[in-house]
Amino acid sequence: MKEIHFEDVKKNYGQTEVVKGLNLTIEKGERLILLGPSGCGKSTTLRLIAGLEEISSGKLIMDGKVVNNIPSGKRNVAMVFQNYALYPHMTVKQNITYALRMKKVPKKEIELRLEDALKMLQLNGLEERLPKDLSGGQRQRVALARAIVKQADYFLLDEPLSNLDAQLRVSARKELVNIHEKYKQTIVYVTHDQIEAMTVGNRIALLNEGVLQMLDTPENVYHHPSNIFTAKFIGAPPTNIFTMKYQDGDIHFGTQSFSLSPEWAKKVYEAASSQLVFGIRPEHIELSTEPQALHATVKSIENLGAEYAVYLTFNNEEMIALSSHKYWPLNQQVYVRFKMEHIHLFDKATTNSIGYPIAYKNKSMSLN
Ligand SMILES: Nc1ncnc2c1ncn2[C@@H]1O[C@H](COP(=O)(O)OP(=O)(O)OP(=O)(O)O)[C@@H](O)[C@H]1O
Repeated sequence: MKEIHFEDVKKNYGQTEVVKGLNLTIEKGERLILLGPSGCGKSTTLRLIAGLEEISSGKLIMDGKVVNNIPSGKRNVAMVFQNYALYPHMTVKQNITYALRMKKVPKKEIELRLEDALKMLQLNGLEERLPKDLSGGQRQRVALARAIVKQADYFLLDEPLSNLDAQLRVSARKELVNIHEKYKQTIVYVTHDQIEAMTVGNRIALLNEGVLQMLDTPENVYHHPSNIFTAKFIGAPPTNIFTMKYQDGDIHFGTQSFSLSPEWAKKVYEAASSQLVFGIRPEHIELSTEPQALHATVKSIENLGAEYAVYLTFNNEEMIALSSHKYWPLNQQVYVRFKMEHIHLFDKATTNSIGYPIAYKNKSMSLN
């Protein structure tokens, strides 16, 4: 159980800076998710921790020691990659215990760790099989077991479940969390899958173009996005973002407007020197045929299984709302109500949130 601390860490490949001054503390024993779009620098950040890439500037501190120049083999990390390579000529048992045998761990200790890992990952009975005789999911679990038996302080996972089908992913996620509850290593887990991030992470570090956008619990990242990027990246369908104007307690979208609650009006008044942007999640929009202050035109409807995504135009911008039914008249006007406690307002220039006057506050979320 050890802490990892990035202090203004930068990583360049030639002229390109892919990690841009990262300041991040990964607490001991937590499951920290590195999340973000393709190419944002997640894997590079993980590889810096593993010691597989050199840091260009800044400090990486692990367990209180600067490790910039410490080789990978001396960092006590275990890694699982997306393309985990099992040794094809070794059995499951040999694959799992290989590193321990190389390290001359006593035989009895190896047996104990093996037994534990086999049980935890439900690999009992497969010990003597070769990788070619396993399913993709079983191979993935062997790769996890191989990392687990090392009992390293840091467990680094790079898209470890991306080769699994949807069902196996769900059970593998649960297994992983269970394993962690037992061993409590510090886990750093790279994914671009937000469901995985939400279900596995104690906290999420959201990156974009090498810059940390938000670091917080899955709940706060979802409900209280720190900026427009976070609001749009997290959640599917994504948060609706609209241009707006604020005047005398009212929010105007073109010719349409609605009144703010006194708390919001005060907050917005304080921020009104800047231009603001309005954000609302699809599930926080109520559609109705009963007249309301705001209206939109239905463009199309998509069946998502449990509910329907209704695509609309609102003040010449696209809006997506979620609805329990599909009986909305195409190309016609419907009325719209925003659930006030769920609206987000952002400063247009900085793209940062202007805060959450109504919803709950959390100490790790500062009001920008
Ligand atoms: N060895 C390298 N040499 C040059 N550029 C690299 C190297 N490794 C990564 N990059 C670049 O650095 C950027 C970040 O890559 P990285 O693999 O960290 O992104 P990622 O967020 O993990 O993406 P993905 O989800 O697609 O794996 C990308 O633009 C990538 O092309």
